[in-house]
Amino acid sequence: MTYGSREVLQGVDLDIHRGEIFALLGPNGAGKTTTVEILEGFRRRSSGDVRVLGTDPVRGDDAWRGRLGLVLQSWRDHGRWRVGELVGHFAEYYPDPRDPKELLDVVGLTAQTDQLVSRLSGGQRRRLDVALGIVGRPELLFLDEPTTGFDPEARYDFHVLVEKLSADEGVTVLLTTHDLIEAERLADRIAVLVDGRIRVCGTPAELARQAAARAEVRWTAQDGTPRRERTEDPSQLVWELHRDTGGPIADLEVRRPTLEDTYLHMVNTENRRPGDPGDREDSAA
Ligand SMILES: Nc1ncnc2c1ncn2[C@@H]1O[C@H](COP(=O)(O)OP(=O)(O)OP(=O)(O)O)[C@@H](O)[C@H]1O
Repeated sequence: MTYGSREVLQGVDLDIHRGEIFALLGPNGAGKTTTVEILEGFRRRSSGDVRVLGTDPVRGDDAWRGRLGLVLQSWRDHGRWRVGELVGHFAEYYPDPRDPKELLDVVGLTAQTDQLVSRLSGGQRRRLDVALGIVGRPELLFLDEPTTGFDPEARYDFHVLVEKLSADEGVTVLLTTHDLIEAERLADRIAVLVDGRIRVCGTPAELARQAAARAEVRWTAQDGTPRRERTEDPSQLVWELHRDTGGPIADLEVRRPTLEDTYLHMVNTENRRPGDPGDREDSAA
């Protein structure tokens, strides 16, 4: 994809399997929204091949569009509608919609059914976006930063809902998010896009292995000093500590690399230029 002479996507190559929850991560400006908009048929790619549910999005007709669900980042302006009316109205566009009343219950907006959309809180609007995205029973659901503005309980409810859509209805989900805990919790596979290129793609565990992020072992030494060490083989270190102390290791904690560690490692490696802080450690190694 090029904007003018600027290439913002450079050979993005991925397959997303049916029924899979797939997360696309990457820093601001990496090209996530551009990628998703090409897949949704909102943006015409400069070159390359794309198939979404077997169809080139550029040629997608209404029937194809009806099989997609979109929960977009920017919220549409329907402020003068009442919540229940709006969901009922959207339901009419689809051949086999969900029951609007049940749907409002699922997203936790039953109490707001008769409220004007303009009076909803930010998190409630986002819930409404989600309801509008799934009212048509989509086969493929695009979630663009879906939980921005959700309180922890709403976020938890939303995760349960997405897992249920995937497990019970076989819905394929493409999620873009900056929330790494969300990605780790929901995604079967994750791709990290940096500067328009897929830097890595795999299960969260595969990503951790590829990034060679190391586990951190913490303990309190026999003289009472808190200690921490990063290692690729924590069991070996723990074994040695146990052998050396001849008994239990005080305050032992082994912290596996999280997706956040992995992600930051990838993004920083990709973005680092000669002379940046942090380079010294690498070149000395
Ligand atoms: N219509 C446009 N015209 C020119 N450049 C654009 C246009 N839309 C996006 N870009 C540029 O393309 C690059 C990718 O943008 P994109 O919105 O896809 O990133 P993103 O990964 O979704 O970012 P964010 O996490 O901030 O939402 C950015 O450098 C952006 O400035």
